[in-house]
This record gives sequence, structure tokens and C-alpha cells, in this order.
Amino acid sequence: MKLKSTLALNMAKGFLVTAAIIIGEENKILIARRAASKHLAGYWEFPGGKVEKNEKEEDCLRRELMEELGINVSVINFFMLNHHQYKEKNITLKSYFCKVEEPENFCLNDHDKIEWVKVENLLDYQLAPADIPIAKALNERNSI
Ligand SMILES: Nc1nc2c([nH]c(=O)n2[C@H]2C[C@H](O)[C@@H](COP(=O)(O)OP(=O)(O)OP(=O)(O)O)O2)c(=O)[nH]1
Repeated sequence: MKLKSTLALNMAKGFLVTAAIIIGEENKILIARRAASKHLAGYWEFPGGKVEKNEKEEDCLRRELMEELGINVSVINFFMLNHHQYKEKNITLKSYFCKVEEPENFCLNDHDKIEWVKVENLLDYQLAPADIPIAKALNERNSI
């Protein structure tokens, strides 16, 4: 039984996922809470999503942010890569600093809540486990 579950874990599907670290007024960062019925429902994340075949990561971010939140973002630069193994899937999470063009026009299609949060308060939220290293790394920087 143990061998079977270990095998199942090793054979879990892998995905490349992008995450946008969107910096707004007062250097606050946008986080969004995953809606019910999604994997990790109720957890807060940096918006983004799975990279499609032949898609550039920057294009994925722009597409996902438009689909999920109805916003146009400019991708500024890459921040960090981390791997995380969930029970059902492995993800390689690549985060990028982004800027939103019109912060007031949000439309929540995949999330039930968004918040602008100071870097030092990010870890007070129930973040998706893969996002905790990102929040920690942001806290370790002197400025964002
Ligand atoms: N977008 C995003 N996903 C994250 C983060 N942290 C984290 O563990 N994930 C996980 C949750 C999901 O299992 C996976 C991304 O899938 P998704 O459901 O958001 O992406 P998607 O819209 O392209 O996928 P789908 O629902 O259409 O299948 O990565 C994060 O900060 N942002």
C-alpha cells in the first residue's frame, strides 16, 4: 500500500504555472483567494495559471490575468522559480513582477476575493503552500 501511494505521488502530473506579483499603490501586492470547487479552494495566491503548449510565460500571465480578473498587465521582470509537490500534482511556479494598467477595473471570474497587502503582511494570509517561499523571499528583499 505504501509503495503504491509513493508511486502515485511520483507519477503525479507536472505543470508549469506562472504567478503575477502585481505591485500597486503604497507598494502593496495583489493576492486573490481561489474560489470554491477549485484545487486549493480558499487559499490565497498570486494570480496566474498554467502555461499552455507553445505559450511564452509572459503571454500566459497576460492571458490569465485578463481571463481571471479582467485586467491588462505589463510584465516587468522575472522574480523566482520554485517547485512544489502537491498530492495530486507537481508544479513549477515562476513568479514575475507585474504592473496593472487600470487597477480599478477588476472582475472576479475565478476568485471570490482580492486584497492589496503589504509585503510584511503576506504571511498572515493562508497562502497556497507553493507561494510561501515567494512571500518569504519578498520579505527578505529590502525593497520591492
Ligand atoms: N495561478 C496560481 N496557481 C497557483 C499558485 N500557487 C499554487 O500552488 N498554484 C497552483 C494552483 C493550481 O493547482 C495550479 C494552477 O492552476 P490554475 O487552476 O490556477 O490554472 P489554470 O486556470 O490555467 O487551470 P485550469 O483551472 O484551467 O485547469 O497551480 C499561484 O500563486 N498562482
